[in-house]
Amino acid sequence: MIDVESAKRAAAQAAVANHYPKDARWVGIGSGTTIIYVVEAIKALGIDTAATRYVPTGYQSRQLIIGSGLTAVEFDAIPPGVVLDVAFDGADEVDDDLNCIKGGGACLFQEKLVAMQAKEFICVADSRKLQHRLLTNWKCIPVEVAPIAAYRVLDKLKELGSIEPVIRTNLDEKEGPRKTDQDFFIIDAPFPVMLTQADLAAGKVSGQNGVWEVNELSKKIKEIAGVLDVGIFSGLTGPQATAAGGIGGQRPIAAYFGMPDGSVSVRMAAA
Ligand SMILES: O=C[C@H](O)[C@H](O)[C@H](O)COP(=O)(O)O
Repeated sequence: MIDVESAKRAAAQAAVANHYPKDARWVGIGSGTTIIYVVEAIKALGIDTAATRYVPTGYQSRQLIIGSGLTAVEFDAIPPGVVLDVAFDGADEVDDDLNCIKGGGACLFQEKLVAMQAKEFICVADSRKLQHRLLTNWKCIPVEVAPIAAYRVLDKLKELGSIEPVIRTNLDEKEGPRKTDQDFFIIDAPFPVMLTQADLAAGKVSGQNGVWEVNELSKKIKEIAGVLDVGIFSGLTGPQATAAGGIGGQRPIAAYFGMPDGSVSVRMAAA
């Protein structure tokens, strides 16, 4: 048995070994505790990164890049037409279809921008995040909202079937709502366990009794005025988006999970 941090490190090493192009020029670096091991693994490759630009997904991510001696370039400084070679990020939960929940650390909007600007989005996590359906172990969907609209969004989420959504507060509640990198609030919206494509194929219907299929619920939440973005990463993968004439997708092409026995479990998206 290995501890969770060692499991994250093993997953990060495998993900970087399999997906980091040695000649990468633009690389997305996500947020959280697992991404630290991804940057560590990139450094351990020992390759020349002088010409490589690393695009952060927020303050913590930027500090991680800079602190590792790599060059950070903010998302809005990416020259027009540039597509990231690859983007790595953590996740709070990943389902059988490689849909993810993200935002447990209050980052999701910039993470989605970066993932969707990349040819390939790779997820790195530990075994707790590996589930058949979203909201199995991780109970809430994080939603980033404009502060002025927060109470209205709470009501609308309840109408969709969320059970007691709450505005996330700082650890010391006296400090009030947790602010994102955009100075927005995060609402944590609990929903019942979500449906997969296999569930739909088996005849289950999205939306009944507040039980939703991932893409459908993501769309419904995004439609609420005041929502900047939702912590469901679903839909197309990068290659699928490129084939459709776009740039990148929200859904990873692969997710790596460090397991308690020291092995790494890999889930790959269907082509
Ligand atoms: O808001 C945070 C991000 O979405 C993280 O990538 C996610 O919460 C996973 O973080 P960790 O690697 O710390 O589990």
